[in-house]
Amino acid sequence: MPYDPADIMKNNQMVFFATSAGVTTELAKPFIDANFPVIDLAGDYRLKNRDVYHKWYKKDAPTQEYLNQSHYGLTDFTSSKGSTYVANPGCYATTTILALAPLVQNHLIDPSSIIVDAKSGTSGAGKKLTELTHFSQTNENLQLYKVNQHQHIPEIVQQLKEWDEDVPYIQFTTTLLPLTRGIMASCYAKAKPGITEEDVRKAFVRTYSDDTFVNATEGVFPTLKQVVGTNFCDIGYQLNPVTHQIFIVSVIDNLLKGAAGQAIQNLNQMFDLKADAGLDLSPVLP
Ligand SMILES: NC(=O)C1=CN([C@@H]2O[C@H](COP(=O)(O)OP(=O)(O)OC[C@H]3O[C@@H](n4cnc5c(N)ncnc54)[C@H](OP(=O)(O)O)[C@@H]3O)[C@@H](O)[C@H]2O)C=CC1
Ligand SMILES: CC(=O)N[C@@H](CCC(=O)OP(=O)(O)O)C(=O)O
Repeated sequence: MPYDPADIMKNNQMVFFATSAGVTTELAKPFIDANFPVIDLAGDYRLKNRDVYHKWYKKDAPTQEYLNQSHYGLTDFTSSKGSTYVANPGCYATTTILALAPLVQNHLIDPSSIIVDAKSGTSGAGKKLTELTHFSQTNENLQLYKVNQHQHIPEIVQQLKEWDEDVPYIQFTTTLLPLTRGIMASCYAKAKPGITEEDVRKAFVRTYSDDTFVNATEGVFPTLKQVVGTNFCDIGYQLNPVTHQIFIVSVIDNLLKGAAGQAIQNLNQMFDLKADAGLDLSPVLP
């Protein structure tokens, strides 16, 4: 069947795009022009600054007029109700932002001290075979990639700056795990002088106690398997009284909370459905 946006809009209530980066910069236009509900899993409409998109994605961004109409659908902090074009957050960005949000929002850390060591399974790289994801290269191996060049760095900084303008940048590295699914982000940040364990605990409890999909626990560090196959983000955190560093680790399934699951959350918000409709999933353990 030929691709026809008018026909798609006539016969459906909304559209998901899960296309490679750069595709919706063009393909989304008729839907945006018609104010038709779209949830876009790609990065094209996540960054509000066109130059920043060009720098990190090496592609031309959508025009500012179109970018201004997109809503960054970070479901734990915003609602897509009333939006028509939703830019679904990136997988590493979701994992990292959820780990750091309580600390940044409550100004508990030195904003220039953030270091993130994130790791992903190979399904994050999509279905095309590459040298990096070739079985004999990935199996029983650990490989750093896109060091200081990952396209989710500006997405994370853009969101953290919304909460604290003083966050200048982050140190962010990505490692490929010899696994199919899952992201673990190990995050480190220096606590501001005088910040106590109680301050950190209160911030996480306040932020996530009513959240359907985020579980944050002090001193208990999650494993990947406990979230793979689900839409949950599990977080463990601890203030080290010796170094005064706060360590936060967060885990998600990159294809669910990091992509399709969060997209369904955005759909549920858009259409006023139950928060966990279609997302009642359990991990397979052990
Ligand atoms: N995998 C992950 O963990 C995450 C992925 N995302 C984003 O979600 C999207 C999908 O990811 P993923 O499934 O891994 O990517 P894949 O590379 O596996 O799939 C991309 C799909 O887009 C299709 N496509 C590419 N160009 C066009 C075009 N011009 N017109 C129509 N279809 C097109 C491809 O079709 P064909 O089969 O014909 O090549 C393919 O089916 C991407 O934007 C990705 O960045 C976001 C968060 C996490
Ligand atoms: C293992 C692997 O390659 N993961 C991908 C994940 C990002 C992604 O899927 O793309 P978006 O930018 O649209 O979120 C990467 O690091 O680029």
